[in-house]
Amino acid sequence: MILSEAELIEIRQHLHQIPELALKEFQTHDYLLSIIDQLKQDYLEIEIPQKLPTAILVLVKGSNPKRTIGYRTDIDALPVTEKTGLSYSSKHSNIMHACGHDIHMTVALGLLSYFSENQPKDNLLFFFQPAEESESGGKKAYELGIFHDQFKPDEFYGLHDNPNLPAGAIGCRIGTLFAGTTEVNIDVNGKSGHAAFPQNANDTVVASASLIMQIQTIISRSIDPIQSGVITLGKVEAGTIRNVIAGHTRIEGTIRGLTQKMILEIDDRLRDVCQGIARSYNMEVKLELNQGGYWPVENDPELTKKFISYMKNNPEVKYIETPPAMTGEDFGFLLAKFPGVMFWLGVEDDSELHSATLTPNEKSIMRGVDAVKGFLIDRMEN
Ligand SMILES: CC(=O)N[C@@H](CCC[C@H](N)C(=O)O)C(=O)O
Repeated sequence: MILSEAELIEIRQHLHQIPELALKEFQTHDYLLSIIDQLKQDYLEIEIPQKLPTAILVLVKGSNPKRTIGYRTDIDALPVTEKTGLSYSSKHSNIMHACGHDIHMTVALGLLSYFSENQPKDNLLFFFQPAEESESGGKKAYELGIFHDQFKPDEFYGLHDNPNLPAGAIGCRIGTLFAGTTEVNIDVNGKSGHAAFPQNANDTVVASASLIMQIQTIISRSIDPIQSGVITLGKVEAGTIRNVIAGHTRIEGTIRGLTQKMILEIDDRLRDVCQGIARSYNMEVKLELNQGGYWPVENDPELTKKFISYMKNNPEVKYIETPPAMTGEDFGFLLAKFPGVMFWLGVEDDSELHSATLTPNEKSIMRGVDAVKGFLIDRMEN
């Protein structure tokens, strides 16, 4: 069965309703398997890695394989409360496919359904990957050894949706496509006390306010303005009630840089700033930095040239050269282990990625399937 555009849209809307957080994608996993099970099985071999139970690997055996081409889709969602008002909105409270992974999965299923009926020349390995938004699912998969024997790609491809590009357009570039990131966790430990007696307490809200403002100077004052970097602190938690001084503040954020050197430079400066605050406010500032697998996404030059040339020469595809973006992706880790290409698929929307109103244009799904399918067939001829 080759999934039609209408069937793919129905699948996407179902996936949209059942978003799940990193490593907890069990319902998504079961639904994906239920679709995969309906496909013609003659060329398929399915593996569920025990050590990463929400992942799925599907090998499509080639007729005359020279190589195994990997295609990866991420399957997790974000802790965002959906505000699209769509009839098929998320049924899971405070979780949403706000990064478009429902679109990614659906394109992968569209491709898989095509190749399950039309045996590819080369082997094709579809990797439904948990935990892209956090927990470094790509790195975990690699380190747990799930790419083994025939389930090991020689080259790897994957897409990310992009609301700023027209529906179905393909965006890419040679070199760095996405930034590397470091997850930042800061625990500021002072002393709680009565709001009326600050002299007997050590207020972590005041120290954290100062810390947050000082962190803002790292990008503006400490790094070369010609280079790029970002620090966003997306979560701050402190206190329990207005009249108790907060003895603990938790700050969570993310650092982004287009090179590993830049990320490490920002990491170092952040350590210094935390130490300075600890000393000046006489409290403990515990800093934890974790890059996990969110390495810069470096596209392989030769494969990317082939990819771009195919897309540019295909009259059905609108190809757009895109600049590097500060989004992170643990596909960066996999591209450091296997040569390959990450690219954007335009989904044309006014809302940004990670926003509660993200509404990707569903026309992008079939256009994405057709563009990638064409490229994969072309790649197998060379
Ligand atoms: C495409 C996208 O939005 N990816 C996420 C990846 C998260 C990286 C990591 N967990 C971090 O927050 O540092 C992004 O936020 O860019």
